[in-house]
Amino acid sequence: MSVRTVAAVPGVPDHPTVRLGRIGVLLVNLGTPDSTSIPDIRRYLAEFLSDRRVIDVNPVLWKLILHGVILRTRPPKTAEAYRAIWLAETDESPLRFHTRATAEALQARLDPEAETVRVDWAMRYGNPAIRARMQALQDEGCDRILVLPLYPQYAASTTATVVDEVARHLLDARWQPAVRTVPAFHDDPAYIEAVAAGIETHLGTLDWQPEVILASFHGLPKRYLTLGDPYHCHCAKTARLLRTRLGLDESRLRLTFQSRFGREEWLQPYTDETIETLAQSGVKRLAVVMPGFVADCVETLEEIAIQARETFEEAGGTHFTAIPCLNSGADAVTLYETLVRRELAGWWKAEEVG
Ligand SMILES: C=CC1=C(C)c2cc3[nH]c(cc4nc(cc5[nH]c(cc1n2)c(C)c5CCC(=O)O)C(CCC(=O)O)=C4C)c(C)c3C=C
Ligand SMILES: [Fe+2]
Ligand SMILES: [Fe+2]
Repeated sequence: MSVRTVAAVPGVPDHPTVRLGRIGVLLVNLGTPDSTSIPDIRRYLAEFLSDRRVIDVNPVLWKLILHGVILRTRPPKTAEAYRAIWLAETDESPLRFHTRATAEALQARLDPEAETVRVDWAMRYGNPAIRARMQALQDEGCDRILVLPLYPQYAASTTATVVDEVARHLLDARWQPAVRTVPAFHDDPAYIEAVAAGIETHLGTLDWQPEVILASFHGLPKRYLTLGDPYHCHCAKTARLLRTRLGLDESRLRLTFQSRFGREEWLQPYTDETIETLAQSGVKRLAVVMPGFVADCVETLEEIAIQARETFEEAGGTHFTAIPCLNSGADAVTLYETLVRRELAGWWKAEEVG
C-alpha cells in the first residue's frame, strides 16, 4: 500500500486536501511536570492522582483528601526530588528527554523520511498529551495508529490508563483512525536480553562486583493484586527470566518493590526495607536494577540512586550502584523496533515497512 492524497471530497468544494495511508506509532510514557515549580508540580500531581486507575478509593472522599491535604503537602517534597534530577541543558525531566530521544531514534530506524511510518511520543499526564498527539498524527495522514505504552509489565494504573485515554480521543473523533496497542512485554526475549545486557555492561565498568542484585519494580497497592491486576505476576516473571539469563539464584537476584504512596499495604518486599536489612546482615556490595522503568526518572535517579544509596551506606554497606535503565540507547531502540515491526506486520507486509 502506498501513501495517497485525497484532493477533495465530491460535493464538498472546500474540503481540505488529506494525505492518507500513513501509519502512526505513538510511544507513551507516564508523564512529568512541565517544570520544577510548585504550581507545575501541583498541576501534574493533581492530574495523575485524580486518575481512578491510579487511586480507586471513594471518589468524593479522595477528592477531599487530595485537594485538602496531598496537593498542599506533597508538591514541595516532589519538587525537591525533581530538582535533584532535572536536566539543565534541555530544561526537562530525564523521562521526557529519553522518551523523545527514543521516538527520534525509532523514526530513524523504521522510516527515516517518515514516508509511510511516523513515530511520535506523548505523556499520559502533562505534556505532550496523548489526545493532542493522536490528532497530530491523524492530521499528518495517519489513518492507522499503533500505540506503544512504555511499560514492560501491565498494570491497570499504567498500561490500561494509556489505552483509556486513547479511547477517549476515539470517542470524540468524527473520523477515527484504526488503532492497535502493543501488549506488555515483560517476558519478551528481546526485553529480557536488553535488560540483562544492560546489567552486564554496567557491572563490567565497575572495579567491584555486587554480592546481591535487587530487581526493584515500582510498587502498587497490594489490594490491586487481589482485585486481579497481573502486575505482580509480570514483575515476578521478569525477575525469574533475568535470573535464568544471568545464571543467578533467588538469593543473588531479589525481587523488591519501591515508591510506596499512601498508607495502605503495597506489594512486598519493600526495596528500602530490604536494602536496610541486607546491609545490617553484612552485605557490603549491592547493585539495584529497575527493569520496570524503561527510562531513568525521579523514582530511579532520586529515590534509588540518591536515597537508597544513603540508606544502604548508613546501615553499613560500602559499595552501591544503581544500574541505568534502557533509556534511549541502541538496545532500547532495538527492543522497540522489534515490538513495533511485529505489530506493523499485521497491517503492512513486512518488507514494505522501512
Ligand atoms: C513503572 C510503573 C509504574 C507504576 C505501576 C506506577 C504506579 C503508581 N505510581 C503512583 C504514584 C506516583 N508515581 C510517581 C512517579 C512515577 N511513577 C512511575 C511509574 C509507575 N507508577 C514513573 C516512571 C514515575 C516518574 C515520573 C518522572 O517524571 O520522573 C509520582 C510522582 C513523584 C512523587 O511525588 O513521588 C507519584 C505520586 C501511584 C499512586 C501508583 C499506583 C497506584
Ligand atoms: Fe508511580
Ligand atoms: Fe517516589
